[in-house]
Amino acid sequence: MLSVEEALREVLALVEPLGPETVPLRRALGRVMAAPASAKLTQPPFSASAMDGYWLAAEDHTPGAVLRVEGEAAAGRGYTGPRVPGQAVRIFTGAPVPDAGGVVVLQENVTRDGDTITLAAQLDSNTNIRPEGQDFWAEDTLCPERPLTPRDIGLLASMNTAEVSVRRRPEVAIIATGDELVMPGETPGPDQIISSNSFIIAAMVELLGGTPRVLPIAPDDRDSLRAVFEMARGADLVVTSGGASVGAHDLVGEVAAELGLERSFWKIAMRPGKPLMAGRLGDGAMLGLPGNPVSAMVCAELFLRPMLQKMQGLAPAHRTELAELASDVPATGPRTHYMRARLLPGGPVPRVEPFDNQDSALLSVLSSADCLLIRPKDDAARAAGTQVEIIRLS
Ligand SMILES: Nc1nc2c(c(=O)[nH]1)N[C@H]1C(S)=C(S)[C@@H](COP(=O)(O)OP(=O)(O)OC[C@H]3O[C@@H](n4cnc5c(N)ncnc54)[C@H](O)[C@@H]3O)O[C@H]1N2
Ligand code: MOO
Repeated sequence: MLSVEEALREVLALVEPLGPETVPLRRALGRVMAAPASAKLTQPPFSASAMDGYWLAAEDHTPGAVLRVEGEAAAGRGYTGPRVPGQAVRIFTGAPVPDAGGVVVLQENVTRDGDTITLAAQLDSNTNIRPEGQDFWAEDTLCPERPLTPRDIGLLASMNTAEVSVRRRPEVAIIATGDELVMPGETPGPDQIISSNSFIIAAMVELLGGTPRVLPIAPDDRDSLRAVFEMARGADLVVTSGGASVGAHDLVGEVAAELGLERSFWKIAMRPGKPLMAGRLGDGAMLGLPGNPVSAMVCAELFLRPMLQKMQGLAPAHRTELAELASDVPATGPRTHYMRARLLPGGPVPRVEPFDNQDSALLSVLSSADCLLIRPKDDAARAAGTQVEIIRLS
């Protein structure tokens, strides 16, 4: 069986960064830029006052100086009159200064009497002027290699960028399979349960910048499966769940093969997640997740997430962190075990405690978990205090 690392290499080889599209700035949050944006202007475009007060020439900036106030500069409306020695200009925050070589004295540091001001006996050396281009210059570029944050959006706006070139969102068709499944809100028959996998996967796709397309549940027969696979046409990635194992009703691999799946692998040395399969299907990729909800989610965390990142032009992030076992753990078997666990406040590294019940059907445990504790395959029992690796869950 393939190791998790080998399987990750295989799934990443199935996808490429998607092409660019142009979106209005208001739609760019969370998107990944496909080409740099170039500032259309310099910011600030002029040297501006950082305070409310009085602008004066540098040579007049002496304690106790008495100056005549001639005119006013406000934000959006600068002073255009002459600049003569011994003269001050009333100025407000954000206004262009009459001359960048001068000084703005805070209004708290002058005494005003009619049209004259007297500077305080003690003056600081701060000019209170924001120089032109202090933030950025025209033609400076921005292209962060991560999803755009609200802070990036602010910077792009200030660069006078109305539209942004971003990677297309990966379109992900999601197919849950199984005769036992009905949708939330429906009334299950006596042998049926509610489908949760499509909802976990769709939510993860959305959080990771993709567009989920949740298709109808496919019952366990070849014709129905084929029909639902047909509906997935055009998607960048088809994600199935269930029907991946060895049972008589596990038909996903067979039907996908009939439809042209070029399989990269089936079954990996991972717990949960053993029956994972992946390959190329038509113009896109396919990831066949196991049916157990925890298995589906853990496989999505380890494989779907980096695939979506690569499709958006991102380098898959290194996600493991060190932690210290808070309780003893038993030896592992021939598969790397991703145990559902919770983090406890610790010293220099967090402490991690696995849940007692690691059954891969337990959504309540999965929901309570805030990390996966990674146990290497064929590892000995480990005592509390041992250093281990974890992956935080979002
Ligand atoms: N003889 C063997 N049996 C099984 C093996 C094996 O190696 N030999 N592997 C086990 C492992 S490990 C897993 S994981 C499961 C995965 O099997 P499938 O991918 O074929 O999944 P199903 O049989 O369709 O379903 C398993 C389980 O999950 C429930 N399920 C399925 N879809 C959903 C959904 N959308 N929402 C909620 N729950 C879902 C389903 O009802 C089953 O209970 O196989 C083991 N068997
Ligand atoms: O691999 Mo299965 O996913 O152990 O439950």
